[in-house]
Amino acid sequence: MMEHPRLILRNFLSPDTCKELEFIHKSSSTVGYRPNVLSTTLLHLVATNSAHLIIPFIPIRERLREKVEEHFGCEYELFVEFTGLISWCKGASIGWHSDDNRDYLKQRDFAAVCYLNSYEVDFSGGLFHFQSGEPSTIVPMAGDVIIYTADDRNIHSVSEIHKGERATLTLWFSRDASHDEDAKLLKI
Ligand SMILES: O=C(O)CCC(=O)C(=O)O
Ligand SMILES: [Fe+2]
Repeated sequence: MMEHPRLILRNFLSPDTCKELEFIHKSSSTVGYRPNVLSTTLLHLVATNSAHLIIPFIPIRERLREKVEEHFGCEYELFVEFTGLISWCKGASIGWHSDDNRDYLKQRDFAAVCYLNSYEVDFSGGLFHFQSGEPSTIVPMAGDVIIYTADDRNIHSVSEIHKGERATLTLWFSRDASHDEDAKLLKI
């Protein structure tokens, strides 16, 4: 556990919540940061006059923050750095990486990836793998969440999507108050 600090929570989101978030994504997504990837960020929703659509995210962000702080023993220390719905279409994949592997991502301390739909039901391919430690493979299932440190103790990859669209709610948390997403949302 200390070597590869991570936490898997089953059924963290209800089926209705997953559907609601997928619906928001379908209505508001924009071309994402990688080929075959679409995203809907909270910043984008607020900046495009859809601020009412951020309401369902608020309690989920707080529940996740509490889980991360409790599990990793950093109560009241974390800020949400990024919140977004992300979907991957046929052809998308990502090789081995840690989530803080760029200079502009160094503030990221923890990642939480909530699966909104399910492997072999809504898409094929798209398995999540940790390079070392257990569990080594995560089969995405709607409602489940994986939480892990953003550093090189949790190098991971996602195999190519072959069919359908794979949807997640992805958050990163930071100890650095200057990267607080809430402050950015209030400035728009
Ligand atoms: O969607 C996933 O399962 C993980 C995606 C990922 O590794 C990332 O966005 O950095
Ligand atoms: Fe990642």
